[in-house]
Amino acid sequence: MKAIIFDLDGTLVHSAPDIHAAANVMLAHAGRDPVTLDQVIGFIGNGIEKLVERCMRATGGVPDDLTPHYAEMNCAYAKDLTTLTRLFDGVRETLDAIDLPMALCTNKPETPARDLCDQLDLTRNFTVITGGDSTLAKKPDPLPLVHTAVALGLTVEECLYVGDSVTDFRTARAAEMAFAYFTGGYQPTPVEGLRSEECFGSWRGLDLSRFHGA
Ligand SMILES: O=C(O)COP(=O)(O)O
Ligand SMILES: [Mg+2]
Repeated sequence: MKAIIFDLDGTLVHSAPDIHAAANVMLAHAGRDPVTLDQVIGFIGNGIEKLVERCMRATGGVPDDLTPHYAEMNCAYAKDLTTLTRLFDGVRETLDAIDLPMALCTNKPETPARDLCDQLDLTRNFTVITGGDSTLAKKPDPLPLVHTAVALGLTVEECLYVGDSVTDFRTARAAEMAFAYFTGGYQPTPVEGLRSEECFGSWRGLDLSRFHGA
């Protein structure tokens, strides 16, 4: 293994409370009722546009033009990226102990992903940051993950992907990259096809090298 690539939301950071707050600002502007934190947790993982669409569907229906609601969401979220967002327990120590190049591959747009990393002192850990709008496709398309490996100067076989969702699992499989699955993230339903040796439930004292070739 020559590098480790991480998902962001639900994997390294518990970011749902700030996403929830921004979603409810967006919904209030649209004259909709608020959604709960648990609902929002179920809406995260396929990019901000999907999250806005899912919020609308849950509160009365999806309007024909979602563009103003995307803008409202992006604007509200940009103001409070890390007010309530925290690293999961043990993430800081685990990242700081890794002596390999590391990268991010998230479906969050690149600008808020970079700003969040700056604010939580994560940027220094990553050589490459790939967001949901950095390439022509989002996860579960393998393109952003393959792009991240190439940007590191590596092949997919040389990297491990660490994520928390069925989307991340499908992305890793489609890219033919080794995968480690954090069970403490935002995936609400079991992931079919995942092997038990690919799973971990805590970041404390974690040795990620055991997942490459697991
Ligand atoms: O859906 C998003 O915006 C981001 O989710 P991810 O960091 O888990 O890819
Ligand atoms: Mg995630």
